[in-house]
Amino acid sequence: MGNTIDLIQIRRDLHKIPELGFKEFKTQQYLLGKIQSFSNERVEIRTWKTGIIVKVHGLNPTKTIGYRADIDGLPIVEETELPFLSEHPTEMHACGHDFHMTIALGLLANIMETPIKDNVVFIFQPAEEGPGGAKPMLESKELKEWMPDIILALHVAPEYPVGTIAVKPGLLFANTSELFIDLKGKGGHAAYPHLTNDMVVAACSLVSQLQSVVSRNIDPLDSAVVTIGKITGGTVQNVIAENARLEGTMRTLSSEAMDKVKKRVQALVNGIEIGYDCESTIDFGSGYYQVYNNEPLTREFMDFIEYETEANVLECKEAMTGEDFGYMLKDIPGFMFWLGVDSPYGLHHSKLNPKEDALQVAVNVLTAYLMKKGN
Ligand SMILES: CC(=O)N[C@@H](CCC[C@H](N)C(=O)O)C(=O)O
Repeated sequence: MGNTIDLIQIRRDLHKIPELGFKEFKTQQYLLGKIQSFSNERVEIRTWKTGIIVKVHGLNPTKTIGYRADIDGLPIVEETELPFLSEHPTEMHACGHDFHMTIALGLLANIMETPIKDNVVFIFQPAEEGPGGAKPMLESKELKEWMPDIILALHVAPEYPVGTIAVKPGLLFANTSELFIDLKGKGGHAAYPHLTNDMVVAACSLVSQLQSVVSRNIDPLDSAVVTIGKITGGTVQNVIAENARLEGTMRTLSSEAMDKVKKRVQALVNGIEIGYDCESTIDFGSGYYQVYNNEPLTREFMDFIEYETEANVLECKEAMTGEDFGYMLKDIPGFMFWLGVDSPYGLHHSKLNPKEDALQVAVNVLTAYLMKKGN
């Protein structure tokens, strides 16, 4: 399949300009520039907030196939030594969304070059890492008018070699909920702890207590994760902290387990209020619906990869990652799969360095799949 675009150059350009959710202004301009440069009369382009929706009209359509790529970066300081390092000192494409966008552009270029029978709608979606762009985008007039009949997406997987696609029918990714806890006590001089309520001590105790939720409250045969990824508190070394804040995420494989986790977290925070004579607030932030792959479509895709492409397919286990693509799969039959990119550093790591050979593998596989499914 002859691509009309330079995938590696595009990936490197995008890698340099990571932006956080709903702030993907440069990214949107870059993507629009590329899409317009190879656009033709069969193509309609719309923007929605910092996202883009592109409809490629088919030759004789009986359905619309959707392809979604997320476009935001993470608040991580990049520590690779790549010559195309992030130009934004506190943001990085550490979840592979630079790959996701590049692959979508490559696929779009091929579908424009070689028309297929069905319509294809490309969704460049903002804010996957938070607060979530998929749900509001699905509810938008811009996407509702072009709603796909089936939809697919991929996510890079550092743990698999290039050329491997991993997927499973049914549940692939967890239900998620963010977690933000603020504690307010009484600050004061470091030498007079008896006159204060120290929120650093309260926060440390709460982090330890939260570890019991998964180990003591969730059925060992079910799965859950409670991670506190950030703690802030206090102002200086010799002042007892009046405030502390914990930021984290909760993951479960069932919605019942998520209800239980939230109840137990709330109970432990209530206990901290009593035990440390402080005030607290909990904010569960944004939550993502599980990624549940349509079983017949996923099986058909797995057979396609195995028998009709040079890529390898393997059936993986579900993961505790979250993805707001789950909302799209709740409304539209389809699937998400992992694309092997072979990096010693994992997702959300400051040294993540996916192998660029995987770009062409993905574009080839997806183009061939759309040629088959959409003709
Ligand atoms: C694929 C991936 O890594 N997705 C993110 C989604 C995060 C959702 C939300 N901000 C949360 O932390 O709950 C993930 O961390 O799994």
